[in-house]
Amino acid sequence: MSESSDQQVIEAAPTTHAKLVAWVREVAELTQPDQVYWVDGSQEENDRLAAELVAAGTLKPLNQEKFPNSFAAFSDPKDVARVEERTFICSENKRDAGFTNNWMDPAEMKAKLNGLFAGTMRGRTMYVIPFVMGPLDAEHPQFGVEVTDSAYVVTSMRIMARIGDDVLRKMEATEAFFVPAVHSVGVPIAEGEADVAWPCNEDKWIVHFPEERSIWSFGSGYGGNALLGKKCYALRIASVMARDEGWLAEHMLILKLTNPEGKSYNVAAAFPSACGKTNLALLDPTIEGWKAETLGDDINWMRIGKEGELRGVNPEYGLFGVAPGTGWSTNPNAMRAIAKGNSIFTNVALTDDGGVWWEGMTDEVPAHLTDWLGNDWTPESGRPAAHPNSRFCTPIDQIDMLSPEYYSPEGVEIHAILFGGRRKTTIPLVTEARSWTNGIFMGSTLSSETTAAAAGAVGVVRRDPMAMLPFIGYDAGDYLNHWDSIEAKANPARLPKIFLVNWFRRTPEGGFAWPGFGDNSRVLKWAIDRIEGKAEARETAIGFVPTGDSIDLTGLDMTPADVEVAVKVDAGEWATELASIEEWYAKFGDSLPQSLRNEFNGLKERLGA
Ligand SMILES: Nc1nc2c(ncn2[C@@H]2O[C@H](COP(=O)(O)OP(=O)(O)OP(=O)(O)O)[C@@H](O)[C@H]2O)c(=O)[nH]1
Ligand SMILES: O=C([O-])CC(=O)C(=O)O
Ligand SMILES: [Mn+2]
Repeated sequence: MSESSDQQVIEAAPTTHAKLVAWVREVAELTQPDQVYWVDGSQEENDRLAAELVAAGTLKPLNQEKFPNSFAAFSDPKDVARVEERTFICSENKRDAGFTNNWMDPAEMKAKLNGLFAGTMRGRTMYVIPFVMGPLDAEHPQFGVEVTDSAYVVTSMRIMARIGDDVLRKMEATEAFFVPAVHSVGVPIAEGEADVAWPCNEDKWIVHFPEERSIWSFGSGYGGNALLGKKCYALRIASVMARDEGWLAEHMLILKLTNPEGKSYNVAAAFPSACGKTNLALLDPTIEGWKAETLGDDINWMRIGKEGELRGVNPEYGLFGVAPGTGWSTNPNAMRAIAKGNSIFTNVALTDDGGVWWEGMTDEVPAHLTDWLGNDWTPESGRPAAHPNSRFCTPIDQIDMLSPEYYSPEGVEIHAILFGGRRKTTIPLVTEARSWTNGIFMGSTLSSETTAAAAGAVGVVRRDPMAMLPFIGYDAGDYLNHWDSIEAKANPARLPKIFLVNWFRRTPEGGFAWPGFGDNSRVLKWAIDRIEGKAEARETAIGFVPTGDSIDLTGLDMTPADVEVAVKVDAGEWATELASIEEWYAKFGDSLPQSLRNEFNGLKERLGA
């Protein structure tokens, strides 16, 4: 950027926040955009950016009657998911990144990034997005500023986080700390050259400096790689803040349930990506008299409240949900939210009348579609019409069942924590932990078959502690120790009960052992009844599982014997599981908390292994 346009940056900066202005200038000097634009977050601005994106071919307007103010985007086929192999935690000491993260020396990485980002925004606009994760009226609002050369990122960030002028005003009032987050698609445009609809670079770098609390993202325009308030800030960086300050930043939904007696319970649940968080967060209970309300579908920041209770806040403002499998029969609440419009769909298929479609959206499959790659598609095509990780991005306040407490800066008390994964075998439908530390053991050994939410092979069993494997911003053993230490900081009478769940177990015949979706309310009912001391359970080596008749099956074509199949603790399967857990724990080396090693030994003993 020339000196005169450098001057422009300062003059155009609509804020007195000196550190922010200085940082924006520094990034502009490095990345050399044609212009710097400060995002105000208004509807008018959003409409203008959307029109520009339509003209550029990045967004396709949808049928306005069916999907008002909504658009479809199609990414480069090589830019469809988070890239975990290209994600780095650059702590000062390698040890502090732990074995679950890629690490590079911070100085070396900065040199690398300086090379990558030099001139990377040439020919583009650099957008400055002030944002806050969580309510702006929180006691300590958690600010961030993302600079990006992607207008698609701006329009998506506007749905996913609270952004714009109000945030900037509050931030500058106290010269507040903010997490600086730099994003570039990594494709400068030379003079006279045309842009492509979805610019991205084959070389991708998603980098975090935990001590500095800063984020640099290069080469991708997709979801968790580019919307830096989400996984990069609210999980990786926030988990480090949480460790230092005594709270928890977790990959969890939050759901409020009210029983027929009018008593409410808030349930937080950690499932790996594409394993059912958004679906459970929008649960439609199939049991009489129970009411469900949504608080969050992906991220939960939990602090210890004044009475020693755990309180959860959803720091996000929208849903970035997996489209395939979200349908009128499985998740009508999501479908109703989407139908209100104001959404961006990425990598879904298009219907001939300008609507969207994906596998599982409707029972009837359309006779003709344009698939996510732009090709003609018919049911005979023999390939999915929508990408398996295609997403809908929708404002959270369009959810009819959103709890008013979503807006509360103090959050809600969490009464139960679920850890869950996608396992065909071994893991029962639901198991209640014997104690807090036993629950941490369950979380620490959580496992799931991999999905399309991350690049790489699908269907491979991997351990995913607390569903945070790709998101823990520090040493994984320290992270488990931090979880374990919460017990001593909290009021023991108010600690949530912990449960391990698995909606994905198969019967010996190969079908799902449990119907899932709305019927998961029956499992939650059992869990809440356990908290109230009302439900029966059988003690097993791994914890307490429901007796066949303790799950409410009213109106369901299932018998207590079927429940027994779903909750079976099979000695042979557990022998294999123990060996696999032992292998997993060995990776932690010295940083595995002794309390968890004791839990493992106890389990081994109870299993008679
Ligand atoms: N069989 C079965 N499938 C489910 C259930 N809940 C969700 N799914 C499927 O799991 C997939 C992912 O569900 P989501 O709720 O979007 O997953 P998520 O955890 O929010 O995913 P991320 O947004 O990637 O973090 C979809 O294809 C769902 O149809 C269930 O109870 N049973
Ligand atoms: O981060 C993303 O791209 C989408 C998401 O919610 C996840 O993968 O958990
Ligand atoms: Mn999700």
